[in-house]
Amino acid sequence: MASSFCTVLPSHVLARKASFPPAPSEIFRTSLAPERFRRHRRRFLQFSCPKVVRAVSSMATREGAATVAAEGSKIRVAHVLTVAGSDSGGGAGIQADLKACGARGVYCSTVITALTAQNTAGVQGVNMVSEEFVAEQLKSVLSDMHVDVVKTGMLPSVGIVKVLLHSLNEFPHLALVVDPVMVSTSGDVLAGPSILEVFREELLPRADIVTPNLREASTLLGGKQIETVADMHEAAKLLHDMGPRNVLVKGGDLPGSFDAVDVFFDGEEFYELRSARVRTHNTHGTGCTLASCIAAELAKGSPTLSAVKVAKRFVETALDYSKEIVVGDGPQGPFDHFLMLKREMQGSRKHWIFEPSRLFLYAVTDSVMNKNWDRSITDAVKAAIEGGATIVQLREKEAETGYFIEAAKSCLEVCRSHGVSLLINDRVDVALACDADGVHVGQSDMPVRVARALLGPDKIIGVSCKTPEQAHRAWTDGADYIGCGGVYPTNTKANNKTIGLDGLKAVCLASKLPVVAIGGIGPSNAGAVMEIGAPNLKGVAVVSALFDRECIVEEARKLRATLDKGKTSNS
Ligand SMILES: Nc1ncnc2c1ncn2[C@@H]1O[C@H](COP(=O)(O)OP(=O)(O)O)[C@@H](O)[C@H]1O
Ligand SMILES: Cc1ncc(COP(=O)(O)O)c(N)n1
Ligand SMILES: [Mg+2]
Repeated sequence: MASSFCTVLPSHVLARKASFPPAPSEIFRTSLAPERFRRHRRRFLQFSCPKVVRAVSSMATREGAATVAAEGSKIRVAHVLTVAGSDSGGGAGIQADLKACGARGVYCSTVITALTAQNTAGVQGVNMVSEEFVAEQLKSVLSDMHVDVVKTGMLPSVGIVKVLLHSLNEFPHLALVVDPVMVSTSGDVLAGPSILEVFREELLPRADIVTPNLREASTLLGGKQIETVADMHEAAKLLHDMGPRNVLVKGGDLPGSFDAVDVFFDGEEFYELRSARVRTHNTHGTGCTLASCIAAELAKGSPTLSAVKVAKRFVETALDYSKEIVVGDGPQGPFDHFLMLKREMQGSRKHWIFEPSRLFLYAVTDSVMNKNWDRSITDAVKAAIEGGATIVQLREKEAETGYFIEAAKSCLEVCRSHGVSLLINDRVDVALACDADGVHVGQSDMPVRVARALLGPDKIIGVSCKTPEQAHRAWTDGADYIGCGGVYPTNTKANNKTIGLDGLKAVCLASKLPVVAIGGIGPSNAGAVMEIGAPNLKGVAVVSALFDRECIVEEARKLRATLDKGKTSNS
């Protein structure tokens, strides 16, 4: 059966591919712009299991993974092939490339050109792989797998470069990122001067981008001095004259520079890409990682300058997260490509699967009430939890953003220490900024689908619904629970239609999601609400009955007692 894969590729790759039309049964590559492609991907994915759709589409949107199959449930991922040396210390070379591609959501295959015995002190030994075996690895990968971009690192001999060039000639559609690795940060030689000629004459002209550091740029240019940003511009121009489509001269080692500045030249314009210089010794492998990230972004379909910008930001962030880690005793340590992801997971692991029983006593704060009673948000939240609240939502309609983020962070500390989830009303940006457990959105706020794409699969998303139709939509859009009301009249929401217990029951019956009732609920009527007899009604949400009272702890305890009583009499 013919498979019709769909891949977004950079236009220059498409141009090459055009001269080699694929057989009908082969991969079909499309030049859809990423935005349009995303829409198509959604349509493909609609036919699969909703949970998979949710995980894949939100991961893809976050990481920009831009490949998907049109047929059945097959998904083809963006793919980088790295042709580089192994670093036994795991900081640079093949190991860095695998981690960088993994962190950017892209598949990575490997052709190993040399084994190095290496650690944080330097390179103790190099064992070159034979040309024949490099050729065999290239053949295995390229004859079978759908590679989008080739990225090169350590190419230790002229023979190995020639073998690679031969393969690239056979697959002219492949994009090529050349990191001209010659000397390690520790000062050890990884490829001698003999390779310079074939680099200049044959490899660089074939490259879509070449990414030398200062020393490598200088060596390629016959020993040109590069000591200032102006020198970097000049070097980028001279290297571009050798034939690559784009040049990035990296300034990680620029003397006396406060910023980490790289110079990008596309043959027409120069761009100075600056980031803060992270104060750390853990910079081993930055060059390999940068080039692999560029390759990964190109494989997803990014234009080259965007790919470089994303890659640089990735390196800067990874360095920042890893600045304190200690892996070895030598002067130059590696960094951790996944630390930022691990931290994210740590924050949300508690809620990996949303537990509906958390909706039992749901406290929703109100900025006006807190002001009237002269309380801070944090104090109000502390009191609600002390009284028995099982989940908290910050509904701060008037708060200024900076203040709101700080307040949310402080509430989050309180909530985490008590194992209580904290959601933010409406403000997905604030939820992201403080790493809250999720958001609650209204029908006219950010759509659940968009919020899910931004927040990822692990965060909790609740949505207010008044009707069975809205409840159904909440389920298909990927929400975790429904807030249903107003059940009784309330002053907290102007012009809010009251749906009564019947309306609540109708929504509960239609909903595949757990429901929390809201609107005018307090100790006097919470029992009646929970008695409507809907198994997916998991609790009540309260605003005034807690926060517009003198003693929040006492009111929360009363409510909790009513709810607990109802629970025991029902069980
Ligand atoms: N201390 C640092 N803080 C932030 N970025 C850095 C730091 N050191 C290097 N970089 C960045 O890492 C990337 C790799 O640069 P560089 O270290 O010069 O390459 P190489 O590892 O090939 O020597 C560049 O984008 C550079 O700006
Ligand atoms: C196998 C291998 N490839 C590349 C590098 C360069 O990395 P760095 O410049 O960060 O030392 C390295 N040290 N080892
Ligand atoms: Mg370096």
